[in-house]
Amino acid sequence: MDINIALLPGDGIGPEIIAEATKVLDRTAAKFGHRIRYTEALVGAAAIDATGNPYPDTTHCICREADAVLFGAIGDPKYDNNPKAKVRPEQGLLRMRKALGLFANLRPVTVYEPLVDRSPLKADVVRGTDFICVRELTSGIYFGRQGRDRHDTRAYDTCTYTIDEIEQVLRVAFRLAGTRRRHLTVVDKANVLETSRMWRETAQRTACEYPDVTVDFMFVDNAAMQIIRRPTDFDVIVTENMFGDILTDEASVISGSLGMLSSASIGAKCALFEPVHGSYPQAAGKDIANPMAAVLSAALLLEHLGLGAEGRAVRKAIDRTLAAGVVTEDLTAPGQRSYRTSAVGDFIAAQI
Ligand SMILES: NC(=O)c1ccc[n+]([C@@H]2O[C@H](COP(=O)([O-])OP(=O)(O)OC[C@H]3O[C@@H](n4cnc5c(N)ncnc54)[C@H](O)[C@@H]3O)[C@@H](O)[C@H]2O)c1
Ligand SMILES: CC(C)[C@H](C(=O)O)[C@@H](O)C(=O)O
Ligand SMILES: [Mg+2]
Repeated sequence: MDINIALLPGDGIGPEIIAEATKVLDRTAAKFGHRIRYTEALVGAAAIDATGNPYPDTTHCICREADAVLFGAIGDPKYDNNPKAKVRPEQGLLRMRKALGLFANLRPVTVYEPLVDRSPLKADVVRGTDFICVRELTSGIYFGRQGRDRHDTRAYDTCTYTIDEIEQVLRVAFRLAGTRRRHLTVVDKANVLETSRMWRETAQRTACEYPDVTVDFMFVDNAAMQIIRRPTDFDVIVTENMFGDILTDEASVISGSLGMLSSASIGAKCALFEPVHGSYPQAAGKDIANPMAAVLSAALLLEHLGLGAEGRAVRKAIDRTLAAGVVTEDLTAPGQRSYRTSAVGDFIAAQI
């Protein structure tokens, strides 16, 4: 099969982890007889530096024409530390998600057996964790009206959801739950927020169409606690944009490192695969970042293209790499040797 991938490495550790993901993809393609063509494009701070625009039109065209997009990370301290900056790398990521219609972001949270003791949580609590958070990705407070009054003394961000926006992401979550343990948890703040009450109403109505899926509702503050107190109780979680962002960084603690969490951002026409983590600027250029989230995102990409055996081969290679203890410093036990980003990528590729 000929596979056309838009490659958006972005900023910070983005280029380093994407280099390892493509290393593994190339090896997988060679093994299974596929041909991958990458078209690289700019996004984030790298795109601002080159063009003044964090999501240039050329990048958008390359993404739209590709079979799938593989994205690294964006973000740079020179913008993080300047709240008055007019153009920001994060705008590139948000515009891209909106322009490509990527309304559902699937973030699997699992724990690999060799890493059960790498979490600060008890091994017995995290062992067996296997849930997916479906995060709404193109609406809510991230895309509402925002600004300041003319005296620059009051700032606002508004959270808006339409029933259609809620329904389309709920359907993704219900269908996904139907293929798993048939248990959906809707996370909201319906005791306070009107948008959340609309989420809850819409979920109750939509649930009638999926009678084999049991649904429960949980307030986000309680969910933040329950996810790390009893993670194995969850199967599929669905929630709005900002709650999903925060809960999944928290959930990465179960997996041992944020460097283990992959994701798929899905729309009607396009699909993009991205680690959950950011550009981790402190590690940029040091060859120390964990490339596994990016490699696992590449596995999700293969599976999305219907290449299940290829995706499984990548996952098996990750299993073997973890079992061999070939991990970056974020995952090492005291006294255990750590490996460089590129060495971990080499090892994973060699296991395919
Ligand atoms: N999707 C994205 O591109 C994305 C996501 C989150 C943050 N950001 C941006 O990234 C920049 C840095 O933000 P931040 O520090 O809050 O979040 P971050 O995810 O970059 O890093 C937070 C912490 O997580 C750990 N970490 C993250 N990725 C890792 C990896 N691959 N291997 C090992 N450890 C890893 C590190 O301890 C790091 O200090 C900001 O500019 C932010 O806006 C981008
Ligand atoms: C960088 C930021 C805009 C982004 C988000 O909040 O969606 C990031 O945290 C993520 O999780 O992909
Ligand atoms: Mg985030």
